[in-house]
Amino acid sequence: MEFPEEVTSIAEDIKTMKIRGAGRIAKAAARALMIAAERFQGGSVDEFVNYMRATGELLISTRPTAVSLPNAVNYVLRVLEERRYTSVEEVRKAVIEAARSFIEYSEQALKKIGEIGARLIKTGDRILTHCNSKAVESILITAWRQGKRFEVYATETRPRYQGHITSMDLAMEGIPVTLIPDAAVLQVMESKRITKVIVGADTVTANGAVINKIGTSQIALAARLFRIPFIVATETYKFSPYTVVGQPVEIEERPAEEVLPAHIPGVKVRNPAFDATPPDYIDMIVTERGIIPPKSAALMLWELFHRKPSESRLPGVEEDSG
Ligand SMILES: O=P(O)(O)OC[C@H]1O[C@H](OP(=O)(O)O)[C@H](O)[C@@H]1O
Repeated sequence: MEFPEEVTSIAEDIKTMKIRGAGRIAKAAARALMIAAERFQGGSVDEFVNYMRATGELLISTRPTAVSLPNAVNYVLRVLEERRYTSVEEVRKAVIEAARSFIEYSEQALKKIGEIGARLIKTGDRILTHCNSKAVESILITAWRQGKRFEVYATETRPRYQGHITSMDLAMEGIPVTLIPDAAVLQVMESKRITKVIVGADTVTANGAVINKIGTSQIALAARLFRIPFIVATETYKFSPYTVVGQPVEIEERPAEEVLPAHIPGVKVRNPAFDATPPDYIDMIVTERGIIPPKSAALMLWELFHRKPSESRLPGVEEDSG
């Protein structure tokens, strides 16, 4: 099947991580579906439906770990099943509206997480974060704009160095930020007396485990050692309905060149992009619907998806409550 160039280029940008971060990936997918719907020419309602489903599959195939991607696609394409459409124009409009509503929801959720999470931040905090999470940034920037004064330690986050993005974004806000090598986490936690760790999430499982950038679970272990609160910030569309029925989360294995640009004969490389932090190491999860303990993840999933046992419900969108 042929897709519009803008759509294939969004898919490629997600794959190559030009577009990255679980939340932004989800929004980009919704945007791609909107563009695909707008560009579809001629044909029947059935052809449109098949073409939209194929576009969804193309987008979902780009990266396997962040559930925000299939959750976004399923939410937008759910409208295809809702009723029988009599014209392409009618179904096109429904898809475009659903994509728009996802993007809007996502932006509002980030704002809300900022407001809720900022209540946890105190003047004098020394906060450690890993990778680059817009949900975490939203909390830190909101707290800073409220006048709270704290400093942040950001890990480099090898091999893709997303810690540089975090450092730049925070520095631009005037927040004191120090970039540290990933391997310095334990040393910095102890010597700088870190008061909180806040990280994002790519997927939250039904048992409350958090899948996030590789290295997160080591940081959680270190935080446990020093009794430092370990906080996760995430939109509810990163809760995985698939894990309710025991489906494991696939951990993306990225190209070896990211770790070792020039091949060394006889040297093998592993490059898993994510790891799982067990619920026991997580103190709380800050979502746009409030703060929950990780053990309540299954309840949250029930709340978000129970109205229809299909996996196509988007967490949290109020318009679906009827
Ligand atoms: O959605 P937000 O909070 O921005 O980011 C959530 C997570 O997504 C990122 O994955 P990657 O960099 O795309 O591999 C990181 O693991 C980050 O913690």
